[in-house]
Amino acid sequence: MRVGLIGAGTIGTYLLDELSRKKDQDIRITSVFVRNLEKYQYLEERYDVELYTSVDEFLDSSIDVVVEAANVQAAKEVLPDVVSEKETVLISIGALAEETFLNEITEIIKAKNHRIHLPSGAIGGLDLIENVTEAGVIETVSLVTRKPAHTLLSEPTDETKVVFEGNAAEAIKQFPKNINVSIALALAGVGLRQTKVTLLADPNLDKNIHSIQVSGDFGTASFEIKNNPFPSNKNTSYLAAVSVLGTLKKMTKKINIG
Ligand SMILES: NC(=O)C1=CN([C@@H]2O[C@H](COP(=O)(O)OP(=O)(O)OC[C@H]3O[C@@H](n4cnc5c(N)ncnc54)[C@H](OP(=O)(O)O)[C@@H]3O)[C@@H](O)[C@H]2O)C=CC1
Ligand SMILES: O=C([O-])CC(=O)C(=O)O
Repeated sequence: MRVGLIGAGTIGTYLLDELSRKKDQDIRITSVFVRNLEKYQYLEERYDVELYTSVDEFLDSSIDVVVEAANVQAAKEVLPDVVSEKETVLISIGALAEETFLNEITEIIKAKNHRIHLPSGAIGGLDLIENVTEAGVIETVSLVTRKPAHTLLSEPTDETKVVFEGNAAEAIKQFPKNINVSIALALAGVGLRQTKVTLLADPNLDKNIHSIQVSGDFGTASFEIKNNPFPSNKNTSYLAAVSVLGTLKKMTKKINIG
């Protein structure tokens, strides 16, 4: 499977490293879309990839799947073109947080018979949430995310601060780099307005902790994921990058779990 990558930052570099390690892998990144050719020129030699600054040329290159690993705004801009041409893996899931845009994208992929794959990112348990939603036996989903204070606040603090309390739709508007997980939860479960989100800035924390509570006629479920952040980008948990790789691997498998 030939992959085109959008964004060669923390997650993108992880994928380039992992997928170039074994030359016989059946998944290879061959094209990378960047906005600054000079900055990323070194990727061509290091990973044997071709760089593109035109979305059309990138999509015309010989790729089967596009992996988006840029940011919510960039994802929104390119998504209509990308999904109309290719199967897509989207990690800036916040790009799908507006209903009109989500409907537009859904119409395109239906018409083209394409799919969008949303990795579980920095959390887990989405399989359970999706199942109980489909069965109509879910009532509430809430997320409490704790992150190191300096990743959320511009000023230092001595105590834990609540920086956001509300629903997923509002959370991603205010924190597009920090709470994509809430949109994955919302899309799997009770929706953007019903998914409750609390975001805490904790000065004594060195992990990104996501605590999820689900309830309904099926019973209750609780998940807590204590993520190690990437040393190079404390906003992003290592697990988020691992989940994109996992999604790509699942796309090549004949037995699907979950
Ligand atoms: N769903 C989830 O659970 C999670 C989602 N995420 C999301 O994943 C995405 C990637 O995260 P991460 O790798 O840490 O981000 P980084 O900031 O480390 O990297 C982003 C990359 O995207 C590139 N980029 C930005 N804008 C554009 C554009 N318009 N066109 C092309 N490339 C662009 C940047 O290039 P440049 O050098 O030019 O700026 C950079 O290479 C983010 O949206 C993040 O919020 C992260 C963690 C968890
Ligand atoms: O990486 C994380 O822990 C979560 C994150 O940034 C996001 O959901 O946007």
